[in-house]
Amino acid sequence: MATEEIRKKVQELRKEIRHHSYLYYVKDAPEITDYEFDHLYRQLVDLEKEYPELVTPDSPTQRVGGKASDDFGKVRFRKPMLSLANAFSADELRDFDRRVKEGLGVNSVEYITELKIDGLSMNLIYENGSLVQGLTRGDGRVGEDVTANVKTIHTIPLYIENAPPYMEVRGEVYMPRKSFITLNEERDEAGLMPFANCRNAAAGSLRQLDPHVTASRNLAFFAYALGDMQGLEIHSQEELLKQLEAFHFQVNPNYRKWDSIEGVIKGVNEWEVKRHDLGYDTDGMVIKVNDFAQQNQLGATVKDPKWAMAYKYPPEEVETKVERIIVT
Ligand SMILES: NC(=O)c1c(N)nc(OC2CCCC2)nc1O[C@@H]1CCC[C@@H]1O
Repeated sequence: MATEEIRKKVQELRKEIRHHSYLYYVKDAPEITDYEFDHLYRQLVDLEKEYPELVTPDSPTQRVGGKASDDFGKVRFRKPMLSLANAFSADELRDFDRRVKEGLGVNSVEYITELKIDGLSMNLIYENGSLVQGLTRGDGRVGEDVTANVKTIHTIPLYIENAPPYMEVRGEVYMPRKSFITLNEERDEAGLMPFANCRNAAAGSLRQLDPHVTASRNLAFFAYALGDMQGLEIHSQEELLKQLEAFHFQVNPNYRKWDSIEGVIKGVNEWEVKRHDLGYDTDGMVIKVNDFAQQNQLGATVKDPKWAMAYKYPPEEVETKVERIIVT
């Protein structure tokens, strides 16, 4: 039977392992060597083996613990996951800006832009800080339970300190380009079809029936929204992103506030080129009214918010090696 002292030691080890995992995976700035980390981890594994009654689902040792499932249960969200209306030109963004100002009865609005990550959106349910469910977006109202696979993603915390009693964290699961290239090389060598793009590779990796396969795919997660929540007072998208960072989620750092749509358009044009230097795929920019009171005033249609738009970049010209057959 574990003594109080053993329980305390296990809690301390978990806290330390969470801290160093965060520094390594989310901040890419480890403070200890892999050897020192492995030593901490080994101590926790040994204590949990000796005292199995101490094991909890949110222990760092439980990332790749799930059994293979033969299908994914369906779960209805407390709050729907909206999608985004698309804009394909600067003028369409100006039209959006006009509608927003009209709807609010103002002549200036603060926007925030975020890169549009090209992955698949997820709904993560946290109760008292512990991750209890990881759900795909599905049709926006009912998603699939892929919790065992989500737990293998190191940039998704299994336990969050100082979390509210209930919180739904929403964001994008994506596959870094480096991992995508390596995966396709491995598939090619194994005589398997390659994945067409990072997004398909991420979706295929997340919907694996065996979590051990998902764990080998090096998936990652950018958080960008909250669904239903209790005990959190947040007033703007910028504040929300900072709160998600404080909870140790990976938040894409390339967000920026603008006090006019002309500024937004400048940002959109800059990133059309700069985004190719990133280590992950994007397919546009998301433009949001920053203030939450204004978002609520504008509301949403049955599927899209009236306070946000996705500006889509034209798809890359994929050089297709096609012989030009000249018909004479
Ligand atoms: N893909 C993204 O990077 C992204 C983002 N940065 N921010 C949001 O905000 C949500 C919140 C309310 C409406 C859209 N959504 C995103 O992706 C959505 C998920 C589903 C459809 C879009 O891809």
